[in-house]
Amino acid sequence: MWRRVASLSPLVSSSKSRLLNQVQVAYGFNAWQMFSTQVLNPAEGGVSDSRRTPFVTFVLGGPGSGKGTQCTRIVETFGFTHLSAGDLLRREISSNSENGSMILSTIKEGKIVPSVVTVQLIQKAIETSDSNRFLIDGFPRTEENRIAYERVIGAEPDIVLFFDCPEEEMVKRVLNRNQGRIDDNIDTVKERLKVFAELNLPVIKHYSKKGKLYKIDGTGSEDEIFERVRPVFAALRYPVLL
Ligand SMILES: Nc1ncnc2c1ncn2[C@@H]1O[C@H](COP(=O)(O)OP(=O)(O)OP(=O)(O)O)[C@@H](O)[C@H]1O
Ligand SMILES: O=c1ccn([C@@H]2O[C@H](COP(=O)(O)O)[C@@H](O)[C@H]2O)c(=O)[nH]1
Ligand SMILES: [Mg+2]
Repeated sequence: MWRRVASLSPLVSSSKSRLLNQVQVAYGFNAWQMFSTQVLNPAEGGVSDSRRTPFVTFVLGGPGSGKGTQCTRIVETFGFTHLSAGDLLRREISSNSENGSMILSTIKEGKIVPSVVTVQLIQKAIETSDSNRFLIDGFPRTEENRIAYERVIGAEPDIVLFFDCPEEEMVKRVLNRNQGRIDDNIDTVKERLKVFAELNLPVIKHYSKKGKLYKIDGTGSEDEIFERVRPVFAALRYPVLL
């Protein structure tokens, strides 16, 4: 965990790194909590207040429910950074990484890639970004994903969006998507719907119980759906980048 903290900010000098390492070991602070302490003093070259704990939104919904489409709109209007877990995994396939072939076959089958792989990709994307507000699209897919993320990142998401869409509509959208995705075929979509119902709905229920869930009607035009999303973000208070 410490090595990841060190990679969070190149501004942290090696002596500070050692100090932070000792704090981490002594008190078991997680990466983001560290930024909320006075250990990193902006006046001394540490990170500024604006880079404290990032504001994280999980964006969930079945295949073709419109997660990616609405994330693009949220980015345009509210300046979030969009991290699609599926895109991060597809990038691993294209870059011929060591996990590439395992990820490819998992996606082809509509199954879920092991948490250790996905959480690491998300963590790296957060840590190497200058942003402090993220939309994490299509993750966590399972309770195991959720627990792994919360343990590694050391924080829960601030809010969770759930695009609720009838299966029939989702299938129609996926089969019309035409972006050359290997999982956009009827057999894989059926499996993805099954996996969504069995493994992803429990995650959605979990955040609903915690009062973090915003359930959005995912039917209608893209504009109509965005008008349901807009008030969620318009009412939020989140850190503003300097
Ligand atoms: N409201 C809408 N009405 C009709 N088509 C839509 C709507 N929103 C998105 N689409 C289209 O449906 C397809 C799926 O949308 P999108 O990629 O945003 O879904 P997704 O939830 O990210 O799916 P996946 O989980 O498979 O990545 C795309 O081709 C998109 O252009
Ligand atoms: O956290 C994740 C996210 C995605 N996957 C796999 O990728 C495909 C496609 O994901 P999209 O979000 O629809 O782009 C998904 O069906 C899974 O096979 C994953 O394993 N874990
Ligand atoms: Mg998507």
